[in-house]
Amino acid sequence: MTYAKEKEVAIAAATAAAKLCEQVRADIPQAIEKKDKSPVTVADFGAQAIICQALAAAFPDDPVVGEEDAKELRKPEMAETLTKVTHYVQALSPDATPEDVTRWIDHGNGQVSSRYWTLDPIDGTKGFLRQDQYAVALALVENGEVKVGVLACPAMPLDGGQTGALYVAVRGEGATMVPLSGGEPQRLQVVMADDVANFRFVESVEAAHGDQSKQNAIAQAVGITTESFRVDSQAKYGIVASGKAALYLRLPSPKYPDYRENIWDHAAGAIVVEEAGGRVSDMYGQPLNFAEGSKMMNNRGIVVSNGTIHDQVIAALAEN
Ligand SMILES: Nc1ncnc2c1ncn2[C@@H]1O[C@H](COP(=O)(O)O)[C@@H](O)[C@H]1OP(=O)(O)O
Ligand SMILES: [Mg+2]
Repeated sequence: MTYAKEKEVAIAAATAAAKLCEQVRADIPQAIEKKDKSPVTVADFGAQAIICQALAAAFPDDPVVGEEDAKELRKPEMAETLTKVTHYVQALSPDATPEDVTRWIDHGNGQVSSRYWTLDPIDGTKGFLRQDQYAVALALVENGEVKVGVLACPAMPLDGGQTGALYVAVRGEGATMVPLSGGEPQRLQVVMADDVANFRFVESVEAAHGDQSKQNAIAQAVGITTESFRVDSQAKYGIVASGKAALYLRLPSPKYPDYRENIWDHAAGAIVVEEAGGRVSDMYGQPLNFAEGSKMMNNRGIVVSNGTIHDQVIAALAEN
């Protein structure tokens, strides 16, 4: 299985969604508060609509497990927001109606099964609103294993001065980065153990999404003495896959000890790092479980590394 069509459709859909997000961002979006108090914008809805439309057309039998749903958007008081979402979707799909948009968004409310897609239309909405890093993250999972992952990071600075990266991985075929503006795919390779200058670590900007003091202690314990890069979203996986950091730590926040990670926050990033030669596990060294449901109930914390230091990190975590 080469997943050629899956890869092509995922790249096109994520690229289109990233374009929509950048358009919304240029217009300075307002945050809308979700029931769980986390922010969402018209771009989150628009990107999920565009991607689900493409997936439904190409793979009508595949469920999509996405972050957003259209329940709130269908309420009469949200009519203005739905009009705005439709306006941005129409820039890419001119015949789209508000009914199409809500139907496409809800196509993303599928269930985990033996083959499914998982989508975070905007991972790092807080970064998106801050004009900082964010990612459009899409992955195909079969029998619990991520097979294809596409991560669009429109704000990622590239060597040479351009901005915007598309990270792509297919299981067994390696990972590449293509500038979002187009160009030749470049093969990704995690940092080598002797590349001291790039032996840094990345963590969330949002202190509440992790345990920054423990993350720093563990990084130091494995010999990373420089301060962390703080970056929003799965862009952190792209940075590790590109060899610009050796470690991404996401340890449970003491404030939210019962938090469980969502599959769409890790599936695309994880395959990109693994196919670039790195390793991904939870804080106990267990593989991430993409087979049970949208929340990874049996995993705690996330450790992403270049591979060479992975066992050392897990050992340091067991001791601390
Ligand atoms: N307590 C928490 N611990 C870890 N991740 C969290 C927590 N609360 C929210 N998140 C998730 O962190 C992600 C952003 O990650 P980052 O900090 O790396 O940019 C969001 O998808 C968000 O999920 P949600 O969108 O469901 O609130
Ligand atoms: Mg997210």
